[in-house]
Amino acid sequence: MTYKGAIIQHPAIQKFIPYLPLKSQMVIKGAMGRHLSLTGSPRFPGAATFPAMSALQMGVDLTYLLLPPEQNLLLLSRMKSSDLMVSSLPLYDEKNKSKFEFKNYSNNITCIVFGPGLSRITDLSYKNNSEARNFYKNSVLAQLNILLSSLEQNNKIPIVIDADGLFLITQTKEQIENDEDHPWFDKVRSLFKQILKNGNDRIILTPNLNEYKYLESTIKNKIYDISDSQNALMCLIKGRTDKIGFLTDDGFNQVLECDIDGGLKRCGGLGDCLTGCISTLLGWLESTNKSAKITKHDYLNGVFTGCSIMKLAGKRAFEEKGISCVAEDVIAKIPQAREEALGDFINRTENINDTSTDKITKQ
Ligand SMILES: NC(=O)C1=CN([C@@H]2O[C@H](COP(=O)(O)OP(=O)(O)OC[C@H]3O[C@@H](n4cnc5c(N)ncnc54)[C@H](OP(=O)(O)O)[C@@H]3O)[C@@H](O)[C@H]2O)[C@@H](O)CC1
Ligand SMILES: Nc1ncnc2c1ncn2[C@@H]1O[C@H](COP(=O)(O)OP(=O)(O)OP(=O)(O)O)[C@@H](O)[C@H]1O
Repeated sequence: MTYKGAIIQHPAIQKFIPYLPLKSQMVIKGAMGRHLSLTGSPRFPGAATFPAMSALQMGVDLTYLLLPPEQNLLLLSRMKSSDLMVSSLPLYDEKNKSKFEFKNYSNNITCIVFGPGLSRITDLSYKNNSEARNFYKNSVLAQLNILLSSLEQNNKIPIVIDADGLFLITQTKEQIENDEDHPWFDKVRSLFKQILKNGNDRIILTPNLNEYKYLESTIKNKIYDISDSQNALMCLIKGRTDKIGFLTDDGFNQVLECDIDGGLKRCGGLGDCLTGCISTLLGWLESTNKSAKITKHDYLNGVFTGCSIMKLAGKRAFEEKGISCVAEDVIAKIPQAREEALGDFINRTENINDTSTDKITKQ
């Protein structure tokens, strides 16, 4: 079935639509999603806000950003839009772990993006500036502890990990020049081992081709326990076509491929925007279907839907702006692209809960 306004048809999108919220479910504030960004660094305030700005255009109600406590970053992010609720991460303190319990920040969060704009320990700006480097390391530990705590609550909140979040997964000790940073590296690795294990049913990794090169060699070294299909990680490899599937120690097993044409301009930030589209859709999948059995294949259909929306938004922005097209032009086209992919889905009359009840009564 396609809904009024939709111009593309694909089985993955058709299967995903019944899981989307209905107009009748939009009654309370937050019902269309509460989006959390664990993003940004003083160097990349843009990437800090792209996921949330995209989520707002997708249709989420509320966007929260929990950012490293740096005044310029917090101010620039707040100035981007009054709809962004920005607060600062607490400084990480090993002795006071309760500060990093997810419930302190949750406000019924429905989805999380981790990674865009965090920067990397290898950034030249950290080379001779131990204060900035320590600040970065501290923020990463705070963020990872909050992520792990979210998984321990077993609340099925989807988490999209992108950009510098992926770098943290794939970084090697050899890349880290300063010996004094090695204990930090060990802590990050240990936290990620737990996060990827506990969250393999709700985490999506979204590498670009370059990041995938590093991810593939990391997983082939069997550093993370993803040896079989049970604990395979869900992964989207972005490129001219987007490849969506499962990652195990043996490599990538493709399930879906999104080959819709996007815009021709490869401006920076489009991957960050895509995280906002995918996290919103997966948040809706979990939060509006609490009684349904959600599988990893449902997640992959949601990722495919997000990729389609992003490609269409890129195409529409490029038609209007040509080579002057920037990430914010693409974000502005998300509502039109969502309509072209999903049509007027919110006004349909049936969702997956109705369909499954139907199946049960018919048996
Ligand atoms: N407006 C904004 O605020 C924007 C901010 N942005 C932010 O910028 C940040 C960087 O994102 P990016 O997309 O530029 O990084 P990307 O090209 O993947 O890699 C860069 C180089 O790293 C090197 N490398 C070494 N080790 C590696 C490893 N383990 N894993 C991966 N790469 C590894 C590798 O070198 P090579 O392999 O070529 O030797 C590669 O050439 C990120 O925070 C993002 O959010 C962007 O979104 C744009 C808009
Ligand atoms: N060669 C390509 N041709 C067409 N579209 C592409 C190509 N490469 C990437 N894309 C699209 O651009 C979007 C962002 O993917 P990209 O690989 O640029 O991510 P990224 O490097 O993580 O982005 P960012 O600049 O935010 O870090 C995706 O929708 C992807 O499908």
